[in-house]
Amino acid sequence: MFRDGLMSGKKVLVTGGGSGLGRSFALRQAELGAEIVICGRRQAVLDETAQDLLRAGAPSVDIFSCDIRDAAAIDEMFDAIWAKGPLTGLINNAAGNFVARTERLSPKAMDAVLNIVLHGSLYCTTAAGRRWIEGGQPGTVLSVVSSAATSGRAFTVPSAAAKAGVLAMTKSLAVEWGPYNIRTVAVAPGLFPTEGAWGNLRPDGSDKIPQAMEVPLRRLGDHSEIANLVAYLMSDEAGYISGECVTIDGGRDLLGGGGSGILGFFDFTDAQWETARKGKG
Ligand SMILES: CCCCCCC/C=C/C(=O)SCCNC(=O)CCNC(=O)[C@H](O)C(C)(C)COP(=O)(O)OP(=O)(O)OC[C@H]1O[C@@H](n2cnc3c(N)ncnc32)[C@H](O)[C@@H]1OP(=O)(O)O
Ligand SMILES: NC(=O)C1=CN([C@@H]2O[C@H](COP(=O)(O)OP(=O)(O)OC[C@H]3O[C@@H](n4cnc5c(N)ncnc54)[C@H](OP(=O)(O)O)[C@@H]3O)[C@@H](O)[C@H]2O)C=CC1
Repeated sequence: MFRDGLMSGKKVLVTGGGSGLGRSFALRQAELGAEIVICGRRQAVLDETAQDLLRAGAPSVDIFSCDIRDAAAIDEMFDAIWAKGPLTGLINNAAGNFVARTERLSPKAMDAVLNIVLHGSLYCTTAAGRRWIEGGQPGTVLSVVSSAATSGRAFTVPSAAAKAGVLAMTKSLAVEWGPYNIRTVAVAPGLFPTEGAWGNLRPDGSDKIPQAMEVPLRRLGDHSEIANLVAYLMSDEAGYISGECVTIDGGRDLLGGGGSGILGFFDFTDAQWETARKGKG
């Protein structure tokens, strides 16, 4: 689909790049010649993915065990990255999310999601932007949001609120940092199977409608489809796109804000919510 070496000369940090969609984004850009940096909390996951990235063709791979809720840890990571050479791109991919009745969320539960998605993305984005501006270098920030950022989403309210904030950040910085040749873009995925999303958002008993039936194209997304979109947006071929969010969901959002996926929760019993909370769903 792309010319060989499309991403040669690029160096991209993917937060949460050790697993799930982030791993697929990193692998595709490695195949296209980018140097890759990934971070996450689980060292073993990062180690394993680093080997896959080298096998895929990345000229270099660096891994950082870093919790993006910790601004000081992020700054340390960015200093260490820059010591070897500046990034050209950042992908804000790491996220946390779970289904719960909003009125029952504790402050800690709200913060668990907001601190990863909203604060973590803002910390990483400013850590990169500050360094690009000081160094007079261009850069690209791509944030992974969801249709909840514009449509909202019942039973995952902290995530919807955080993603809306990240989308607002994307649009705001496209203007503020445009003169520095820094592009900010976003993608809004529909249903792409991953351990994290399926484990946290699809407890037993919640699927009233088979997942693929929630999508006008009648199938789930394939990781290669979104990885190619992300590679394009991170490449110079997308050099005039900024402040835009591309939805990639087989038309699902147009059915009504992803509403079908949450129908099962209206009838959830206390016992089912408890099972979901304990991660047994
Ligand atoms: C399949 C449909 C797709 C639709 C797409 C929708 C768009 C968004 C998608 C995604 O973001 S998918 C990615 C999902 N992946 C993850 O969530 C992986 C990372 N997640 C985590 O690390 C945890 O799940 C976490 C809870 C977000 C954070 O973990 P941490 O270890 O920091 O927190 P805990 O100490 O476990 O809990 C903190 C706090 O939160 C309460 N809590 C946790 N889970 C639940 C729950 N299911 N229901 C209610 N409350 C929950 C927990 O009890 C703690 O609060 P207190 O009890 O201490 O007050
Ligand atoms: N899959 C889907 O269908 C959809 C996904 N999305 C979005 O796509 C992105 C990827 O989702 P997906 O791959 O499914 O999610 P996963 O849960 O599978 O992966 C999340 C990744 O983020 C990392 N992560 C989580 N918390 C932190 C943290 N505090 N610090 C550093 N890294 C962290 C995890 O690693 P570790 O646990 O080791 O820290 C993991 O590698 C997210 O932004 C999500 O909101 C949006 C809509 C739909």
